[in-house]
Amino acid sequence: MILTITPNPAVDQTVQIEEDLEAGRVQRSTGAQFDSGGNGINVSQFLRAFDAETVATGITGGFTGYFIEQDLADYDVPTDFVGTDEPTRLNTTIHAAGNEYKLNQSGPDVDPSIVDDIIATAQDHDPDVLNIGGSLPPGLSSDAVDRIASAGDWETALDIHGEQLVELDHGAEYVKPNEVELEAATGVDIDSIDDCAQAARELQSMGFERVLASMGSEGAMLVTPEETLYAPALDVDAVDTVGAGDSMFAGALWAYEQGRSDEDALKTAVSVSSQVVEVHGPSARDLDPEARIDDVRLWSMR
Ligand SMILES: O=P(O)(O)OC[C@@]1(O)O[C@H](CO)[C@@H](O)[C@@H]1O
Repeated sequence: MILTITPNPAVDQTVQIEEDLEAGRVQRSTGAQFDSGGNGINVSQFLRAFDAETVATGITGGFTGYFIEQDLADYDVPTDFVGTDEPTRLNTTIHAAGNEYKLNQSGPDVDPSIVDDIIATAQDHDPDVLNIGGSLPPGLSSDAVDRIASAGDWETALDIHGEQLVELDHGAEYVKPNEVELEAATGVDIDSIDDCAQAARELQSMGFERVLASMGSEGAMLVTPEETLYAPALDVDAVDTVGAGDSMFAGALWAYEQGRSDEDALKTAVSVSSQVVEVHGPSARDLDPEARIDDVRLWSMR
């Protein structure tokens, strides 16, 4: 079972307007939706869409926290959140005249002692793989991630910010940086697929067994203990990229937990994300992890 921990969940608000954003006047939307979000929560939602076993935990509070719990129940995602007094944050994505704007709140202040409750929750569920995803709310530091990762006999899969990845004492079996996070973690400027491979290998040498780098419209790369694999993105009509990286990680972890090969894990990751970018918001109910697996091409890089 894969347990996800989202220290700083969000209600994701997605708004569409037909014209570009302008300061100083009221503009009206042509479409809007709310989804439960935050990286770990998204991973759990995708895993449930694949029919895999998962539990979503993390820190929630207030009306927005209540929305997340109700919404996940609707998606049949088992949850076991630790409560806090302040409301969970609201993150906004605006699609305006072909541009995507994203505003993420920092999140509520939390007391570092809440980490004890998160650890107790994780230990209760005793997962095979423990995934920690997303930003940390004010009050928590990378020390919280180290404490949680080392509190049980599980494999750890991390999708946290690059600056925090390099501060960790505890390594991990899997990490999923995007290119910005890879640059922040390694200091390598990424302008090409080769740069990405160099940065991902540098990150791996800091104590991570497998590095899955999401590269947006360029696809994804997986550095394993044996090799570096690259898969270009599939050619689809992308309407919204929110949650695309999380769906990649969900696909890779789904394959990894079943003991499938690294090639399969990367193909599944790309297959799933190509389906998720075709819909608005981070949620997708009808997902087949293997639907497009035969369309994904793989290269082994030196
Ligand atoms: O502010 P963070 O924690 O870095 O990112 C949070 C977030 O942007 O990431 C998810 C998509 O990956 C969204 O569901 C959510 O709003």
